Amino acid sequence: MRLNRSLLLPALGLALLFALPLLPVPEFWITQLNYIGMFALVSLGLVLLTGVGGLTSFGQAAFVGLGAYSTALLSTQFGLSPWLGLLAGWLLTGGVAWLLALLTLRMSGHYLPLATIAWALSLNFSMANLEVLGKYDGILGLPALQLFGLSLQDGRAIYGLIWGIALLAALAVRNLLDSRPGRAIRALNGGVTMAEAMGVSTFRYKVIIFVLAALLASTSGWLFAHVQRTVNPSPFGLKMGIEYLFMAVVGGVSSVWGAFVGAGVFKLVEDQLKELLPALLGSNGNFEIIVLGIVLVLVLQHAPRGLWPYAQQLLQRWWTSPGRARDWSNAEPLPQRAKPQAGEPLLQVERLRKQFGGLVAVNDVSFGIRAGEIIGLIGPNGAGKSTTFNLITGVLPASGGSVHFRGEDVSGLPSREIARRGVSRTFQHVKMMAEMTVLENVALGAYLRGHSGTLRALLRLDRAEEARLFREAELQLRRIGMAEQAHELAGNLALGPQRLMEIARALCSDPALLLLDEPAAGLRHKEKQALAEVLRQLQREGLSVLLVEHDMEFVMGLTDRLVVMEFGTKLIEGTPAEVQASPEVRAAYLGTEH
Ligand SMILES: Nc1ncnc2c1ncn2[C@@H]1O[C@H](COP(=O)(O)OP(=O)(O)OP(=O)(O)O)[C@@H](O)[C@H]1O
Repeated sequence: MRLNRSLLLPALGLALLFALPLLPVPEFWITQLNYIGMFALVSLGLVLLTGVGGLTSFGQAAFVGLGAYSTALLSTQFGLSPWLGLLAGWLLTGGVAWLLALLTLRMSGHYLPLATIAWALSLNFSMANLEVLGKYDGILGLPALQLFGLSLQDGRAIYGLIWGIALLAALAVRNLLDSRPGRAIRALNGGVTMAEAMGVSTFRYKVIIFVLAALLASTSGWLFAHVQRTVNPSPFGLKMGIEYLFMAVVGGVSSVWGAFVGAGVFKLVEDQLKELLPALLGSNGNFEIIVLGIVLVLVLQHAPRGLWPYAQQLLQRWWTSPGRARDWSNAEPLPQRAKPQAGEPLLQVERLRKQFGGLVAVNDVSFGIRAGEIIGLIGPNGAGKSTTFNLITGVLPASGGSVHFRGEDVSGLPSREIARRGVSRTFQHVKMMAEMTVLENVALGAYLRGHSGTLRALLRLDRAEEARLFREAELQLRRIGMAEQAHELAGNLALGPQRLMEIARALCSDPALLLLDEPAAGLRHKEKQALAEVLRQLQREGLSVLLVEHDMEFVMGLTDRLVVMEFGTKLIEGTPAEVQASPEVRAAYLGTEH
């Protein structure tokens, strides 16, 4: 059997990690590693929640406390098995997190972190004041964990369980991030508009990652309680909540292994400082907090993405990731939606209106699209074209009027529901996940054509469907002439190719109507010609296109009909020749351009 050389080093590291308690390693280091494993579990939740999902929480220590107190109460007062305590901790923490998520995750900006501080304080306050939880003294005399008849009563004995759980959790989070729901979660960070337009319920995923992060914290609390064999409120306060965030940020808040690096650095530096600083300064006090603060500032200055990504960058000289294996060539094609018959009414916009305060950005605009048409929406800057796009796709609520798609009134529907019905779009300002490959970005477009949920992704049971989604993504990239760039990071592309990537992503959803907002902006002449040819080919295949574009040569040569807007109002509608001949349009728009 050929040994995969890239796996050799991690396999050796893993073997050493699990062999440590059997070697003559001092007890102190085993204890340190136990804490690092438990801290890393919490920090891992923050990677998912804060680093990937963009939601900042100062309240994770309170969830650690819920896990710890659940098992402490059940195992001491009721004599139940700590394993039932783990389940009870998950139920309680999951339930509390779910409720808190419903209450707070619709908040944006600074409100969410502030809300996490509020619940951290109140949960901790409850722990410290409930009689049944022993108030500030806590609960003493927890039993040791039992596993396969073994009593895990000291640091060496419980070490394997802590690290087994921490590494399995890391693997599960990695699996999740590399999946259909994972792409949806990774899309949260760039704002919700794009993800929603791809059919993702962003609120649902925010709740999911919030609950998952809380469950990881609860598991850490369960381990912590049975390592300490006693619980009291102090390790679950706001200070610790901030320190968990510190670990995630220092290690690399968007990388799974960063959670371990951050937990390691924090624990080791903090312990050394606790010894060193009082000796140096000649008095006792929590001086380590000041130094840790300085460490954080220095790391953020020199390695803003954290230590693990920084180390990866340095190591790139010797070792580069082989990239995603192309394992989808034999995958089944995805099913396609029934396309409308050519000439069938597809989109009907009726007296559509949008007011921003006193400004009427779209003023009772009406037009229709038939299946198989390419329609251009043109007009000078500020005419209301992008706003019209946003109203049709449900990104903005209309102030009046209606939009019918394939005979159904879709006015007022959220954009993900409109996407589900077969409308896909690109954005005037490209919206993408810069840290992900072009292929992964495009695969997000096929979100609605897959079904695998979070649990299947965590357990890696979604591979067959993933292969189908990636096959589709590659197909659409090839169609748009970008197959060569599939494995590049999207953020490294020039603006033109980024726009093309957005078109491939929109095509991945198998739309009946494609809305393109300035698709030719930033493209070179040859690229524009190639794009026009791709759009004509799509039209021949039965797709309809509505595009906003400033490049008149591109628009005139491509579209069947044009709708011209000025100051929010529809000026005229007609064939490119009619529009070019119109004196009104010349006066309002083309006259200044040509
Ligand atoms: N969210 C908003 N709040 C307030 N005013 C807005 C908002 N979005 C757009 N507007 C205003 O509505 C008008 C129409 O803007 P819109 O972006 O739709 O025009 P456009 O035709 O797409 O222009 P461009 O070609 O420059 O992109 C502009 O006056 C703009 O300033």
